Amino acid sequence: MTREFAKMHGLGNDFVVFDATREPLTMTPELARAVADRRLGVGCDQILVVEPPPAPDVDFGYRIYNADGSESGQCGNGARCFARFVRDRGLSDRNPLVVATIAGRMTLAIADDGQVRVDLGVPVFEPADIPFEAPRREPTYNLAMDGGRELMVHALAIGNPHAVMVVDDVDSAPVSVQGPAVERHPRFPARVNVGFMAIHGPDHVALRVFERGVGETRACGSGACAAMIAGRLFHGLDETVRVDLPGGQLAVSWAGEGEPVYLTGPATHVFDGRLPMSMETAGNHGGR
Ligand SMILES: N[C@H](CCC[C@H](N)C(=O)O)C(=O)O
Repeated sequence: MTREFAKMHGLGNDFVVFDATREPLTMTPELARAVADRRLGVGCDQILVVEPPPAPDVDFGYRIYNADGSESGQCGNGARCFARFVRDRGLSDRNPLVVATIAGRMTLAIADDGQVRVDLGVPVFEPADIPFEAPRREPTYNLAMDGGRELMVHALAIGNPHAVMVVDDVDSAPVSVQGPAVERHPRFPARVNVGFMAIHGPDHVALRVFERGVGETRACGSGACAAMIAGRLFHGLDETVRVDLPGGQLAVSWAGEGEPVYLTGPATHVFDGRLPMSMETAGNHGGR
């Protein structure tokens, strides 16, 4: 049995998108890993599944699986591609769309110029909600790392957990070393996405993100939101900020605590294809 999919990306953060609105799709960690494998499968950072609405007040369910097979409650770049996929496939002509992930609701609006504006909801900062192990909420947290080093991070969640570090220069930031070390730090019991932000001005930052369950990606929408939020709270950023990522630029707007965060950027369709759903039995013997 085969299954049709669309290959899409948001600034190079790439996705395999399945329509499960008419035919259910059981996405297992094994199948997700097989599909995401860049040698044995299609290859992607995340798999996105469009599901029927789980409640009467939403238009669709939105499921997100990382390349390592783990499920996430948020994917900002993916949400833009989700909206484009739904529109292109004629699954709905509603605009904006309201979708439900496992972590909450999001609103997706396609603008006339093709850009998509996503409401990712209200960020949370209490350690228990991130989740992060700390006795109380602090502006920054000192993470004790192997070898006795300490790293200072901001921590928050917007449907998924983020640790944000401020660096002088993203190009020289030790993403490949500190990214995995923080992603799996024991104080983040569900692991964490790790952002490295350089502040160029009150309305302009550069960012690289080592994503939970994937590694460094060319862009991370929720990571851009998390970095801007930390920057606005603790480093004087404006209400709307341009975020330069390796794959391109996103715009993030956030009015302050208790308010939703908005992400605006492109969504690109690359090609359609068909997959044998028996892939998970094909096994995933390749590395990533
Ligand atoms: N690429 C996504 C982030 C995926 C988050 C995932 N890595 C996790 O939370 O486990 C984005 O554009 O927001």
